[in-house]
Order: sequence, then C-alpha cells, then structure tokens
Amino acid sequence: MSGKLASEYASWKKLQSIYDAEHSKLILKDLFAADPERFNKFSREYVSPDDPSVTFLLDFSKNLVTEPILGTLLDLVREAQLETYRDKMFAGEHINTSEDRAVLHVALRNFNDFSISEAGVNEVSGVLAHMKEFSEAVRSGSWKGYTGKTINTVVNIGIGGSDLGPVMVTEALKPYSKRDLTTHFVSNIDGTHLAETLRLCDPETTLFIIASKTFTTQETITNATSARDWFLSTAKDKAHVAKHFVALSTNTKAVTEFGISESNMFQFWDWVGGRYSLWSAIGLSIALSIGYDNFEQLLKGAHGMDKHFKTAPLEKNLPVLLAVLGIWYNDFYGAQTHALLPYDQYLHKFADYFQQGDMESNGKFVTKGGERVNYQTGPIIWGAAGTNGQHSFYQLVHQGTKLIPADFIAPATTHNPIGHSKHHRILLSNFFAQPEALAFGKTEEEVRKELGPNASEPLIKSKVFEGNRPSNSIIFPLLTPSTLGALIALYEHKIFTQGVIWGINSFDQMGVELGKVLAKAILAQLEKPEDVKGHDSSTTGLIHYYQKYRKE
Ligand SMILES: O=P(O)(O)OC[C@H]1O[C@@H](O)[C@H](O)[C@@H](O)[C@@H]1O
Repeated sequence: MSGKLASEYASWKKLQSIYDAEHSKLILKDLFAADPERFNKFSREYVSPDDPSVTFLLDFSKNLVTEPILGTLLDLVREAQLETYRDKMFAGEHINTSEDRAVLHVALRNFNDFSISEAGVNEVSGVLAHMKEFSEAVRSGSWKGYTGKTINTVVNIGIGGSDLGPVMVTEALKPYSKRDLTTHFVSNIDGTHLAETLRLCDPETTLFIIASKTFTTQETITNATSARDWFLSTAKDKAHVAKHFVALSTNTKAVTEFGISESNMFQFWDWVGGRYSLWSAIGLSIALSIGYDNFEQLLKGAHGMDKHFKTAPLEKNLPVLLAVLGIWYNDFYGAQTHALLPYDQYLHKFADYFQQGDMESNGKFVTKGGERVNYQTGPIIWGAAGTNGQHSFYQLVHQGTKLIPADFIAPATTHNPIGHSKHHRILLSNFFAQPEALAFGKTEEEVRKELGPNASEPLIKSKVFEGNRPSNSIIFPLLTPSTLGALIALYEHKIFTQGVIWGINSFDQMGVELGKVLAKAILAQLEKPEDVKGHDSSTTGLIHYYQKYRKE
C-alpha cells in the first residue's frame, strides 16, 4: 500500500523467480524427509497476552515453503509497509480512503490498551452497558411482552454483515446458549424466509431485532416492515411495538421513522464495517443467546489477538503468516480458492461468514491509487464442516486438477463427549488424516503393491494420490467464546494483511452497488410487458417470461 502495485516490489519479483526456479522441486515428502525439525520450525503456538487459557497451535509445516521462501514472503510484508498501515488502522486514521472512514472494529473490543481518538469511540462502553442491561432483562424474564409474557424467541432481521456474524457465532457458541430462548435469523428478501420463521413465533413472546447499519437496506427494511405488520395483526396497538422491536443501526433518523424509539436503539458508528460488525451492537442477538458475560469473553479473545497482531514480530505473527502463505498460492501458484474446513459442527457457518469477510474485503481489481492490478487479489473462500465435505467435494481436493489450499480447524475437546468422546476421536482422526493424505498422497508404487499383480493399469492410475497439496492445521483446547473471538480476529487480520500487500482498499464494497441499482429500476417495470425498457434482449426475455407465468 506504499502506492506501488505489489508486483513492483523487489521481493515480489524475487518470489516469482523463486517460484519459477524451484516450485517443481518443492515436494512436501522431500522437505519433511530432509528436515526432522520441520514441524518445530513451521508451527507456532498462540497464547493470548491476556489469558493463557486462550491458546491454539498453528501448524503450517505442510505448506510448499522453505525458510528462504518464508523469509522472502516476510520481506514482501515489510516492503508493503504492513506495520505502518496496521498502526494507522489502530490509530483511527482514515484508511478506508474511498469512503473517508476509519476502520476501527478493534476499538469495539479494546479493553483500554490502545488509545484511539475518533468520534464515537468513547461511546462504545455506553452501548455495551446498554446491551448488557437489555440482554440481562430479556434473559432473566424481567423484560415482558405486551401481554406480560416472558420473551422466549428472538428474530434477528438483517443481511450481510448484519446477519452472518451473529448467525455464525450463535451457532458456534450454542453450548453457552440459553436453551429456552430460541434465536432465528431472517436475511433473504424471499418471503419464504420470513414466512417460515414466523410460523415458529408467537407475537406475545417474540422479540424482533432489526439489524442494519444503514437502515436503508431493501431486504431488511422490507422484512422488518412485514414482521411489524404480522405482529400488529395480533397486537393491534402500535404502542406494543416498543416491547417487541429494537434496532441496531448507525441511522437514528431512519430507525425512529420506522417506529422504533431511540431508547430501543443500539448505536454504532460509520467506522464499523458491516462485515466487521459482530463485535458492535450488531452482536446483540449473540449477547441474548449466550449472555453478556460470554459476549464480553468473545470480545476479549479478539482483543488478545489484536494485541498479538500489533506487537508480535512478523515471523511469529500468526495473521501475517496465514496471509503470506495465502499470497504464495494465490499469486504464484495460481490457486483460485481457499477452503476453510472446520472439524467442529458448531463451526458449520465459519466458511459462510468468511465468504463475506474475505471476498467482500479483498475482491477488488483496483488499487487504492486507482490502478488496475496485474495480479490476483482475493481468493474464493468456501468450505464446510468436516467430515461432511469428505463425502462430497474432497475427491476433487485430493485428485482433481486444481490446487486448493485449505485450513483444517478443530478443538481437542468436544462439548458433546457422547460415548466417552468416541465420536470426537473419530472426527479428529479424520482431521489429522486428511492433511496427511493431501500432503503425502499415495504413490503408484504403493498402489501396485497394494493391488497385486493382477490389477489393471487404469485401476492403478485411478488410485494414485499425487499428494503435495498444502494445508494449515489449527487446533485449540475447546471452542470457548474467547477462543472463537481470537480465531475470528486471526482471519480478520489475515485479510487486512493481504489487502495491504495487494494495495487495495479492503474496507469498501463498491462492487455490490450496480446490481442493487438495476434491481430497483427493474422492480418498477415488472407490472406490464410494455414497461420493460432499456435492457438487453436476454434480460427483457427473462422478464417477459416471468410476466407470462406470474400469478399475483
Ligand atoms: O447493515 P446494512 O446497512 O443493512 O448492510 C447490510 C449489508 O449490505 C450489503 O449491501 C453490503 O455489501 C454489506 O457489506 C452489508 O453488510
């Protein structure tokens, strides 16, 4: 982000020549055989500077790197002035240049360690106190619905960053949840999402959280309006809305116009990006589900990782290490995607969450200086909870023609030790086996030996695993709120580091606008065929087909 394209850095050029000269010789089997210390050299244990119980191991030894390659990747980080830009972020400088905004999700989980001067930062603790008071009132039953009944259902209505973080975290921390307070999330404008959720709700005992930074998002406002209509069709009196609707937003005017009073609004600020907002008032559904104290543990866990990112030397800095390994595959090996593979059912939304977190942040072809990049930026993020993926897409990961770097993530201990943790041992045996199989494969010679002399040549070939497929493994003691906080912040800072190297603005999202504008124009034309104007023949044809068959 020093104003240069990443490809102009001397270290980038050096990495290209290393790749050209050496990549065919970078064979994991050989690298491990040549160095018994490889695991020790290429793994790091994270221990939170604030709480030694928040810890995990990152093993990146199964990557196609050597010490000199890693050194050159870290030179790239230095050349891109990561530390300078990191410090600018933590200081509240307006590093989101296109929107002239600070980027301060770190201020939402700052327990007085960083001094940040930006309007609103001194209001964070007040909003947290409001969230604590409100979540405790609802959870204890002292907050009553309009007929005097206790709230037993929460419906968060929001989309994108106002949905994915709360969904992912409430799922991940279910063991800490209040089981008699059900949480639902409605995001899609498809009426089915709201209708199927409302079928599960009783207006007398349901609390709606309208979560929208801007409070103008079409999906959220439409869903919120329909939810309010549904509520009022039973409750009748608009005054009852106050007991059943709260808002999380930066837009007080729009919230009050919607009919939610300021006292039922939880504020945040323009320096909180949507995809970095679960730490803000947007996390209210999390606090309601797991309790405020656990929500605070989540924030503290992230804060510990913030301190690590801010102070650890580059070669020990975990977000930096993940970032440069990603760049090595994305920009030199030509890998298109990166898989997130948690071996923990509770983390089944982790990849969905980081699809937005990563792809909306780094899916950009223009640098901050307005130049078109001549290299790849953000990878396609995808994944699913293990072991389900093994029975569907792992075939391609093992034997397909594409290189798919992957992160395997697992807890050593399960929250559900059924059968004396029999399930968990089987799960973890897969967590250990998959990266091993990917890295070391199975040679033709081994297959021949296994199948014996009568095996056909095509069968032998089809059973060969070439191996040499890279992965990271992250293992931690137990999925707790603070460990999850640290893990999320780990990936947030990884994304930040990559964005700095690529020279892009990771904090705007201009690419989502065009579709919204076109949809608005089309919405106004859907009634009559003669209104459909200004489109290509394909779009016109599709709309005409819809008009022919629609019922209402
Ligand atoms: O919270 P809001 O304002 O309703 O926005 C929701 C989402 O809206 C999308 O358009 C943005 O791309 C996301 O970044 C954002 O999270």
